Amino acid sequence: MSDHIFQMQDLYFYYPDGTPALQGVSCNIARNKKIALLGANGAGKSTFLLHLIGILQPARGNIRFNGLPLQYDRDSLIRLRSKVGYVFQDPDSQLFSASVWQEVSFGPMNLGLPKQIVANRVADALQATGTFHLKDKPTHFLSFGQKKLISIADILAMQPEMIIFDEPTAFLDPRYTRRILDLLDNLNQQGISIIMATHDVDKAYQWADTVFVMKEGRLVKIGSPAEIFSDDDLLQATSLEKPLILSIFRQLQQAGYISHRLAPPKQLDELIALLPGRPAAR
Ligand SMILES: Nc1ncnc2c1ncn2[C@@H]1O[C@H](COP(=O)(O)OP(=O)(O)OP(=O)(O)O)[C@@H](O)[C@H]1O
Repeated sequence: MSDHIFQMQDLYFYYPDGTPALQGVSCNIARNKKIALLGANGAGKSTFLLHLIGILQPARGNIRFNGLPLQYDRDSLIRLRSKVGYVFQDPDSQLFSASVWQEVSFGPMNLGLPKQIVANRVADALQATGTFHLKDKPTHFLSFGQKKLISIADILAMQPEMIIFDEPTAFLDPRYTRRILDLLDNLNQQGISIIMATHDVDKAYQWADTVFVMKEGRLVKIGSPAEIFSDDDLLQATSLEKPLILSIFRQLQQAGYISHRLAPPKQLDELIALLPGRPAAR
């Protein structure tokens, strides 16, 4: 099997009104990564992600999934979408069945799996998302956060290799945000590759192991969070803020409270642990 789940070469895409939304995007997506896709509004993030599940087809360039060129006939797309799930920003655009159990059963049932296997998959997906107790609820009675979890359970029941998230924590309170990010970590530890489009640089810095940055339809840089967020020229050119922890860390370094030799922390408690009782030598 290819080391890369996706390989993309020189993708161009134009919307029907002529908007050039992808302009020569090339990249590989390695297996089992946690990727944050950043970029200002209109940079092309959703357009890029929709190419991964074949909802959009490039005008030029090619996409390989597990080493093979993407095919756009119905059967190939069904196979692709059973392996690559897409969690939309608004769960209401994804959930349509009457009850939670029916909703999560829909995908595996459509794969033609035996009833008992479907039931096992649904139960596992609901357990994994901590939503088993909601199984008999009508989906329209759920809260936004619960709907989000069910839309992830929907995808998990398909046993995907990769999950794509468009702004997974948008409109969630801090408790649900933590819950979703912990869930994404768990899924990644089980071998599922994850890519999320986000505007939240703090979450991207803390959560991702790889960051993709887009600007005006181009993928302008791929790197570790430390590489991306220490590139001030890139941040300015792409209208991205520096993560708060990193800004405070740099200011404390400049003020002489933290040695310039120390690596930047990811979390607040790591930052606090770096602080000496008195200013460190510069
Ligand atoms: N259906 C469409 N028809 C015409 N132009 C579109 C359409 N959808 C998106 N675009 C344009 O394509 C470009 C890329 O849009 P896209 O939604 O991919 O950006 P994005 O980075 O996901 O933005 P956001 O962060 O605001 O969601 C933008 O200029 C946008 O106006």
